[in-house]
Amino acid sequence: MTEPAPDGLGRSAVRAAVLVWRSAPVHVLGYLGITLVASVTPIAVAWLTKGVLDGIAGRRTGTLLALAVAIAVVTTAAAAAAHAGDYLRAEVDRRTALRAKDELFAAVSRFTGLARFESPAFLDRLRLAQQSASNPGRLVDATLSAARGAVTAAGFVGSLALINLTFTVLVVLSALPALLIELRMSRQRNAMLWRIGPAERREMFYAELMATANAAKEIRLFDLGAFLRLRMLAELRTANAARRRLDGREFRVHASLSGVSAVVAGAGLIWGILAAGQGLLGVGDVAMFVAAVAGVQAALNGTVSAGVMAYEHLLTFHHHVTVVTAGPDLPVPARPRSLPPLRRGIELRDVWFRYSAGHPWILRGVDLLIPYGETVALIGHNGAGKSTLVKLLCRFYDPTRGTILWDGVDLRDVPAETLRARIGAVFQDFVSYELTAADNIAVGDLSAADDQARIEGAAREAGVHDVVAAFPHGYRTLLSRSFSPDSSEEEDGVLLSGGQWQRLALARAFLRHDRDLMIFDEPSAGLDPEAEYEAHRRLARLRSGRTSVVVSHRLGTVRDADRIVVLSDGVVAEEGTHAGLLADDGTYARLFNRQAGGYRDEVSR
Ligand SMILES: Nc1ncnc2c1ncn2[C@@H]1O[C@H](COP(=O)(O)OP(=O)(O)OP(=O)(O)O)[C@@H](O)[C@H]1O
Repeated sequence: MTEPAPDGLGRSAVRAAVLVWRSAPVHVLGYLGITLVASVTPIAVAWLTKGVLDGIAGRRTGTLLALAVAIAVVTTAAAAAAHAGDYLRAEVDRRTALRAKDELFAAVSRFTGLARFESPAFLDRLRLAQQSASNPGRLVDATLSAARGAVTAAGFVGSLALINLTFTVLVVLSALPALLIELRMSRQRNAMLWRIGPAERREMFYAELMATANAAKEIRLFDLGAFLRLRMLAELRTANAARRRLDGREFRVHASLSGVSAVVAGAGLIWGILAAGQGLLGVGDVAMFVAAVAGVQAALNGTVSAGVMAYEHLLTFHHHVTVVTAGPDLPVPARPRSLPPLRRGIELRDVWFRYSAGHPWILRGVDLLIPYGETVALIGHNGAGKSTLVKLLCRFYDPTRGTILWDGVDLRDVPAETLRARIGAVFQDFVSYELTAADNIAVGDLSAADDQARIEGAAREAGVHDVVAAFPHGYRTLLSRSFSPDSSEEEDGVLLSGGQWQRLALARAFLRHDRDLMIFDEPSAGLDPEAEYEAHRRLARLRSGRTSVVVSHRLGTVRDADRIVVLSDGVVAEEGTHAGLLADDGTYARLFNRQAGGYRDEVSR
């Protein structure tokens, strides 16, 4: 994987500045003021100290007291300002991170397809983007620190120049290579972070696997703890090795640069002492000279480090900007068509599909009609492409070739959200949200979130109401043992069985029962025989007169579909009614008889 070219860094810097300003304008202004004060304080203290020393040498005790008081006031004010600055900086960070996260996840939610979430490079970038949420605030902080360092450095350079111009030039020039070297190392660090991204994500994957309840059973029974831990450590070692190499290089460079600074400062001190010996400089001048050399070096070093830090934050924030400004993942129709309620049907015309150019073809020219008001059952072997076809109907991907028409309208010409508003679905891999029971149903249609009657109605239809009602807090019960309930009065959350979760997923579909197209991908997997019979009866009632697609390996539950379609080798291999396909004695008949035979054998024993 190559380092992303940092094109458009300027654009990212402007975006970061705007983000910070919009998030916390008052705090930024306050921090700016404090930074200005902090930048001139060291110079003021150096001049006041010189005055004190000159006063002592000249025995001007009158002004000495005033100067001492001034030093005390300035240093006290500087200390107070530093604490206020810390508070303001933290608040800017918090507010900016909030806005950045909002911006990032709003952008992620706008991706209508699934392909980006299956791209390792995109996931690496997304992880870095998430990590950089606080970076705009830190970027401003580092930029201000650099500016503060620059102002302080300028003040000391001016003071030093009054004493020795040649030496001033030497001190300034000695800081320049440091700037260039640090910038180069900063780019190297960013490239290294990008390179170790996959290893860090894998490390997180192993760590999460070992710490979640879902995998706990298998990990313990199969004794996978050491295996996963060693894999996690191997990934961590890979990432550490890359970090260590760079840290070592930085250590050597920094040590060399410090050596150069020490030599320059030492030479300055020797010159100052010799000049004082010859009467060219007074005691105050020597003190000022020493303070100015140290001040210029410290301020220039600080400026360089802060500038480099700002650059690093910018490079990482660039991932955020790349994600939030990414174009749509699925082509947006130039002239979007509206999608009227379905009246004739959905037609797949010569649909070919593969997940990417590097993947095999899954569908190889599917022609299929899903007529309005009918139930079409999709069956076929594992991996035949049934769920893939369902995903194409929802436009999570576009067909690689061919078209899908909704009453003659190409799905590519319709905004994805318009299409999805017309679809209800239970997916094979439905999500078990660690939310309350009510929320778990309401996610099917958020307009029902505050409508207890609708939620209960859907739960009753799905045959899960009695289970939920018996929980200690009914529909408010948290369906998770990983989180504590929000209210301390509530007891711990509960866990559902696989079949109970399946029923909750069905309840989501019942909330959307009025949609034009209903999709059920293995809707009764995990249900006990009675629940399956019940669910089947209710779904048949829900489907009656509606357009629906049912995917199931339980052929008994799809025998009354208006059409049964057998997918095989990427095409529609058989199509017809249950009776017709049995009479044809093809794949469907073979699969059905084999499944039915299993039951008959048991009965006849
Ligand atoms: N996101 C994906 N990226 C790459 N390949 C995928 C992806 N999803 C599925 N596949 C592949 O596509 C093929 C069809 O998978 P699909 O889930 O559509 O089959 P299915 O007929 O629903 O199978 P099952 O009966 O086992 O549920 C499989 O070979 C699978 O490996």
